[in-house]
Amino acid sequence: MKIGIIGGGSIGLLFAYYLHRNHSVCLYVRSKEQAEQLQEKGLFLACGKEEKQVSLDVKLASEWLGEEEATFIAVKQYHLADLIEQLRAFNKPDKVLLFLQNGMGHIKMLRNLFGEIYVGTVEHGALKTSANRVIHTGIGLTRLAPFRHSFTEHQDFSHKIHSVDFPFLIEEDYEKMLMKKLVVNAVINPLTAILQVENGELIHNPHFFQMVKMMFTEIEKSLLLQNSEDYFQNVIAVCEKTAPNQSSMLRDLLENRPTEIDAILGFILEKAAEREINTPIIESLYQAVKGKEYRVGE
Ligand SMILES: NC(=O)C1=CN([C@@H]2O[C@H](COP(=O)(O)OP(=O)(O)OC[C@H]3O[C@@H](n4cnc5c(N)ncnc54)[C@H](OP(=O)(O)O)[C@@H]3O)[C@@H](O)[C@H]2O)C=CC1
Ligand SMILES: CC(C)(CO)C(=O)C(=O)O
Repeated sequence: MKIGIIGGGSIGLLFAYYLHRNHSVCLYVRSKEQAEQLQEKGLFLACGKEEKQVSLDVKLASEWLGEEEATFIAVKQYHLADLIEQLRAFNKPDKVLLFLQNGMGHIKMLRNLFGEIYVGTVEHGALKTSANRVIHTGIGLTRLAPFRHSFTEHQDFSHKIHSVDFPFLIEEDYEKMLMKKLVVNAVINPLTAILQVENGELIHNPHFFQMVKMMFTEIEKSLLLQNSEDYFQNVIAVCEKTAPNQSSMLRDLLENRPTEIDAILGFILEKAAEREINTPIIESLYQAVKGKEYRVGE
């Protein structure tokens, strides 16, 4: 199958490495320097003690014409606004676009696109260490759900790209799937970013755990969560499973990059405002993260 991947960051490089083994992959990156590095030296992926290298097709993102059967969009949520017109101009009704962003802020942008659209949640951990090197820091799976399509045909599509060591799972209800990940990211990411702690400390330190509970209570009300105990237990399970990890938001702030706070807490604050729900804790954490970003931008 011909697959395009837009974005040569941690997730784009990870997907390019694994999908390249069974498919014809073209990776579309933003900078000429990164394209040259990948073309000349190949892509390196480290997983455990092993490092492997592959050669693959690399082009500039400005050259993407929507020719592949499926294209993964592996940029951050705040990069999408710049890409969406290009996607709209070249995407064709019979081609698939798959969006892998955290949060739910991007959903409204997808309504203006043509073609078959999927959204996904990535449960792998990946860390780009240079233009052509990525570490697979946590082995997981990718969930995909149709945003606009019929379910039976999706089953076929996910089977085409699924492999045992890089699995894909199809979900029926994209809102439910994204909501589950959103709640995890909404609790863990801002708290770890502001407290500057690893994920596990949120549940092992009783004072931070109190903050987790207070934060969750406001999120639960804002999103009108059904079976909220399941969502809460899932947050705890992710803290346990990723205990030694720094969240992506903490890493973004430490590395002076913008965060995905608008896609995560910004989205929840919008819902809370629509429903006239008071959310002082979410609002404070949102402003605290924005304040840190502001200092970074100075
Ligand atoms: N990393 C992880 O472990 C996980 C990430 N995710 C989610 O996946 C998404 C991607 O994250 P991640 O890969 O870590 O982010 P990165 O910041 O590592 O990568 C984003 C990449 O997008 C590129 N980019 C931005 N705009 C464009 C454009 N117009 N055309 C082409 N490329 C562009 C950037 O290019 P440049 O380098 O030139 O700036 C950068 O390489 C996020 O929403 C994140 O939350 C979800 C789960 C785990
Ligand atoms: C699951 C979690 C919280 C793992 O760190 C994550 O997705 C992130 O950091 O963005």
